[in-house]
Amino acid sequence: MALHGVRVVELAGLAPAPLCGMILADFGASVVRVDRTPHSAVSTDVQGRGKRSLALDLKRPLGSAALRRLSCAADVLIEPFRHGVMEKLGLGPDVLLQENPRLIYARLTGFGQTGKYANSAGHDINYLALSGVLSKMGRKDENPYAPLNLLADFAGGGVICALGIITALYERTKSGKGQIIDASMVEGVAYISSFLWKSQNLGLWNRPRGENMLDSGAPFYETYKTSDGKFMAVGAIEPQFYEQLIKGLGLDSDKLPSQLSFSDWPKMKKKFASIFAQKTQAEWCNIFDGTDACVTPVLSFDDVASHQHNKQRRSFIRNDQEEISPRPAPLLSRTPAVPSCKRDPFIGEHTEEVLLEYGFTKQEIAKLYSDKVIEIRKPKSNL
Ligand SMILES: C[C@H](CCC[C@@H](C)[C@H]1CC[C@H]2[C@@H]3[C@H](O)C[C@@H]4C[C@H](O)CC[C@]4(C)[C@H]3C[C@H](O)[C@]12C)C(=O)SCCNC(=O)CCNC(=O)[C@H](O)C(C)(C)COP(=O)(O)OP(=O)(O)OC[C@H]1O[C@@H](n2cnc3c(N)ncnc32)[C@H](O)[C@@H]1OP(=O)(O)O
Repeated sequence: MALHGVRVVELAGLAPAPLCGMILADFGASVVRVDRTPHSAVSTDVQGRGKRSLALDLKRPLGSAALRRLSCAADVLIEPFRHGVMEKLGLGPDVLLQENPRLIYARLTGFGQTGKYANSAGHDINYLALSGVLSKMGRKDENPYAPLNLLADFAGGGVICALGIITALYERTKSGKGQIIDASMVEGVAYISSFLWKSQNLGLWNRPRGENMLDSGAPFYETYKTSDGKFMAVGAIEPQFYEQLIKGLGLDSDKLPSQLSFSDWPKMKKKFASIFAQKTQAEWCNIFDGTDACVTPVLSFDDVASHQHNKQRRSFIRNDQEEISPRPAPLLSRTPAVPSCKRDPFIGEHTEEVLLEYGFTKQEIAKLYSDKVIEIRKPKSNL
């Protein structure tokens, strides 16, 4: 796999950093998640695929010293705390990079390492709000609406941080040097919204929220309910595709207003909605599948893996516990990701194994254990 041989130490966090670590693990990196001790019964990391867990108390001097040793032998450290936490633990980048100048020290936060909000708590919705992107989302005459916690936490956070890490790893092959990555989710989500900024002069966003082409204003970029309570998604933007939509709906474009007549959009939406409500989702799929009308079913999590297209591409995978999840993307032709089929690690399951691998002696491990700096948890105790 592409990242085989890359050693990552990920300090356990809530949602974005775990995705970043999972991406690296899926593509072959050896990822050790450092969990807190004393731990809660269940990890809050639901994206632990392919990782190993080491339970270590960083607030104890021996614990932070152990992390320093791990960092010395690691390529990447991912830390998910607000600014200042690592410095308080004596584990700031100045310390760790001095000990290991090749280390890539990735700091994944909401607000970044500097600025007025650097020390403040926050979550996806706050970062999305501060990036400006949230102001663009939502239906007409309604409050801004955050699309789950996908944009800041994951797209602008976990994925952008992974991009930073891969870029820094590549650069290190030339310079031999590590560096610090200041991955702010506010900036990450702003960056991925560059299209919104760069397309402003096209007139795409001139109208109030919820009345533009791509923000639920247009009848041809919308979801519609079907007679069986499911939904179809319509994205027929280009005129030639719009024409196929109109045909599939059984309408005659000569008798309709032009596609871009904004004032007619509310009326056209109602018309489309009443037509979509007359057939089931499967019936609409029969009509639109194989056309260029840009009409697809809105699949539920229950249906998605068994949809013919997704099955053909094996887009979803099943682990040893029969849990279904998305296959890592993108597909690399020679060195694709090979996600682990095993269950996620229990907290402290690999403490001993990891410490041995990173050069700790059995005696040192025994001392850390008796001093309650580490926890060792055998899988059978969790079954
Ligand atoms: C919208 C999302 C959030 C979704 C989260 C949900 C997925 C989860 C939220 C609640 C979870 C459930 C809940 O926990 C109950 C169950 C528990 C069970 O175990 C599992 C099932 C649960 C149902 C569980 C299920 C799910 O996990 C939940 C539903 C987001 O937006 S996430 C993005 C958040 N933002 C960031 O990540 C940006 C950077 N980070 C921060 O700004 C802060 O970390 C944050 C998030 C504001 C939290 O602040 P906090 O004060 O708590 O932490 P920090 O200031 O960062 O300091 C960390 C302290 O911890 C110490 N520490 C860390 N590691 C260790 C260690 N190994 N040993 C010892 N100590 C450690 C560290 O020193 C800091 O200590 P101090 O405070 O003293 O400095």
